[in-house]
Amino acid sequence: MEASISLRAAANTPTRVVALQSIHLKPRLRFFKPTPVGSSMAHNTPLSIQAQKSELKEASAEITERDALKIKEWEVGMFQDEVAASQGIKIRRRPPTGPPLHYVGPFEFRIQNEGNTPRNILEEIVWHKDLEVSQMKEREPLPVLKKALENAPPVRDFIGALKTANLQTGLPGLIAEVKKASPSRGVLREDFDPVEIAKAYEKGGAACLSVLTDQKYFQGGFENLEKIRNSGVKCPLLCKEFVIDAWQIYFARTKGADAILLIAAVLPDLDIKYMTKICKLLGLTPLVEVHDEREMDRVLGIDGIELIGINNRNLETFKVDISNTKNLLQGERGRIIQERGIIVVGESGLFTPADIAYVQEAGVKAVLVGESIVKQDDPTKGIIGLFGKDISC
Ligand SMILES: O=C(O)c1ccccc1NCC(=O)[C@H](O)[C@H](O)COP(=O)(O)O
Repeated sequence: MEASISLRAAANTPTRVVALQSIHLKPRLRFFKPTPVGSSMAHNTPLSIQAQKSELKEASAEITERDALKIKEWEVGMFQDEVAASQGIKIRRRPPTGPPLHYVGPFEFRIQNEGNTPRNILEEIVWHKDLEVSQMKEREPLPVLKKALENAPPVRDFIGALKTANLQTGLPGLIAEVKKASPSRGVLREDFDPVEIAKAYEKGGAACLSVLTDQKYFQGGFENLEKIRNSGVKCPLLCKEFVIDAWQIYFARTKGADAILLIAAVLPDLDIKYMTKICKLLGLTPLVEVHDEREMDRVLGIDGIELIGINNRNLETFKVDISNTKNLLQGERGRIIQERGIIVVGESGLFTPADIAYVQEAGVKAVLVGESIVKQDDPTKGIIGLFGKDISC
């Protein structure tokens, strides 16, 4: 039995508690064993009272210990968020168990507030990913993955493929995205055969492919990555994931990825540094994605970054604006990028030859394109339409 009530909080609501709160009440009955009719309890004998007392004591010890753990986890989650917030990261990590439960009489309740409710789609994806990854890790712990790496297919040179395409065509190297659906656009292609699409992209001159592996929000999957890798397609593969745990990098490599996405809006600097090292250890290329000046400056502050993606889609609001690529490559940032030989990828919202020319003019050597080509009946022709010419050599 679960009851739900709403109440209006005091005007000076503390942080993490919103004005309108929803409180879930659950009777705490599971701590009490039902007393059989006609048992000693029914007669209230001293023995039964004693037994009942000790049962209560046990139950309250259990509550205290369990609550202490939850409060601790909650605090650790808040601490992580504070570190992230100090770097301008607005996406918070999922509180491990949500806020602690409160007990009132025989009820327990959890206050639903902005602390335990995702604020936008990216945060929702990341919170869901947290649960998903912890379940996947239980099924395949890191030592098992490390063993599986021995049978992983060899890594291909992701950046090399982009540079070669750029030199051969004089146009940005294409990372063509194998994507069935997205939160902003819904289903993009009903008849979705990942291998068929990958082959059509390769035929059309794509240098690399990006494969969505998230199931819940993009209807993708690691099986798509694996199938494409085993199909004979030679383009290096980017695992398009929401990485929050280094375990996912190992997992992606076992499924045949050559590169993996790291999103600066989600990962604090230390995580990016650490994950970049893991990628290099495994031979994978990290594509570090930024959305704004602050994220770009953070990433440029990290040694050894070779591939940066500028996403023109704000992942919190879905707004797409390709001038974002130009803005982030202007002035000192553009100069540093050129000096270090960093390859920049223009991502999202590219539909026409004019869009490609615009981001190329801004300084990108590669583009990541999904919607405009995946929606075409023939994705090979979609690539010709996107570039205004045949880019297959
Ligand atoms: O596309 C979304 O709705 C989305 C929502 C939340 C996080 C990420 C999202 N998209 C990932 C991408 O950025 C694109 O798949 C990729 O850049 C290609 O974009 P497009 O060419 O516009 O399909």
